[in-house]
Amino acid sequence: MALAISDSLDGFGPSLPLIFVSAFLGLFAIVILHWTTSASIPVINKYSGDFFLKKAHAEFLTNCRKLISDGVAKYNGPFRVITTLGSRVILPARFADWVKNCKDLDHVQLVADEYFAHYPGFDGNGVVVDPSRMMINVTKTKLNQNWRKSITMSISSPRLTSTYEWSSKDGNWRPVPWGQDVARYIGRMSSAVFVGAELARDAQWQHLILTYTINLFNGVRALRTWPRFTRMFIHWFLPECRTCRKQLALARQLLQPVLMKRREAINEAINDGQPPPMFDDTIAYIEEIAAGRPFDPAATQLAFAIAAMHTTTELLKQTLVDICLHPELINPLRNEAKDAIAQHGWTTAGMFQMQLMDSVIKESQRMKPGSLVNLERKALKDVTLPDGSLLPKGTNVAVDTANMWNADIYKDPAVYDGYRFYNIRKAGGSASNAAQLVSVNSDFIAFGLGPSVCPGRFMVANELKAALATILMQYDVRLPQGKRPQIMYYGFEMLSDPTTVIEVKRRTD
Ligand code: HEM
Repeated sequence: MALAISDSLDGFGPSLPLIFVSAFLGLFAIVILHWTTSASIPVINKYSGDFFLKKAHAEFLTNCRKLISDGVAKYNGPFRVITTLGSRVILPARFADWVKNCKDLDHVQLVADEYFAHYPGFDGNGVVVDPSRMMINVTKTKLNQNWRKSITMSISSPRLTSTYEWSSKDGNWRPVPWGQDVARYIGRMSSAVFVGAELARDAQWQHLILTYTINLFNGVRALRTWPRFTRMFIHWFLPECRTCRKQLALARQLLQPVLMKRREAINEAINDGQPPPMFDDTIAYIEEIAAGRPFDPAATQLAFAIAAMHTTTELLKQTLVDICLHPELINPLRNEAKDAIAQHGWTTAGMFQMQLMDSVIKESQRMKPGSLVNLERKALKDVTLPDGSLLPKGTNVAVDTANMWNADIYKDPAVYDGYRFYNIRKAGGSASNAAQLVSVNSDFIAFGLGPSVCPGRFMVANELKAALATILMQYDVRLPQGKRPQIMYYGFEMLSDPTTVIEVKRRTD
């Protein structure tokens, strides 16, 4: 296990000279950013007189979809967007396959450098980029093989999900704050798979894993405003970075008793000559995959939180909203789920049989992927793009996701069609496999592409089908009269409406 990170500097507050030095260096950073973004690749959100990038940032945060479509139309090649996390070169969607195969564009290096994976408190990112790839291997192998037991447990034990909070046996519709509730739903369901039932029920653990990603991004943003050479000491003082360190310490504190209890149970069984108890969650899986190599269980759990919580929450949130917006889907989905469970139970075969559900989730993801750009990569050396333009070493790039709304690829792309991928699958032929939720290709890059493609997507498919099947079999669902949740844009992010309320009524059949 890695050494505990010292938080001993956390008591120091910033002094007056430090504030002056900070202000000067901050200004210096802005000027440098302004210079560096003036390099040969054109910038789409550069405005005369905008020395402090105020307008550039405001446009990025509030108007990014248009910035990207303007950039693609204007340059038909790479262009830069100034973001609140530095500048990013956007590549047109047609380069997706090329990026996938380019060994000099690297995802891990981008996460390591740009998301400060090696800074104390940012250890969750450190685990994702660790060359041992232990967490990635656990996701690829153990999680995808053993999802069933853990998810079944979370479904059959209603205290782990939030559905018990919805239960109203009086036969009336009641409003549920879905925009907020869904994070707790996924938090509990995923935690059952990650850390087991005991911690999954712990309110402090839930709060920790649902807030760490936000705090980590706040930390990254705060640190980015400082020049590179100051970051290695300034991070000790920034409140946002301190919060991340405190959360890592809390994760260790909460995990420790669980680890001790397991160790004792194993030792007891061995002493009694009994087979040691087996645990079906990532705490146990990572130990098995590590096979004696050192690892940090708390940081590993934070890595799962970063990769899994916000992403899965967003997809489930939007899919149920889309189902409510298209109520004609509800009965077919419910019947499909009932048949699948009746025939196969909560098994891989049962989940596979939910092909309309698969299609509906994929359609929701097509229309609202998590991000306007994907395939974030760093150039490990100077790279020449297929159109001849040069990406200098160290450039951070991302690919426009616009193929997912491209009329040449998807008929009537602005129309939600829950049967879109179902029909392609049923038609058979070469397109059939690509129509599955877990399939990725250059026309559908919401889970990435190439060596860093999301290894958690198989778990996502099963988890979301299990969650939606449970909800639809237990409840009637609808949106309140006249309400239509709106997709929100925040920088590159596409977010499902956090204020969404749905109405639910307990079914009696
Ligand atoms: C809807 C939910 C999810 C979405 C949309 C999503 C999306 C992504 C994307 C876009 C990437 C980067 C791929 C690339 O750049 O080529 C990624 C990587 C990753 N995801 Fe997911 N993800 C989701 C859920 C999960 C879950 C549940 C887990 C784990 C249990 C997970 C684990 C990972 C890991 C470990 C990586 C890094 C892979 C590598 O660097 O090799 N993800 N994900």
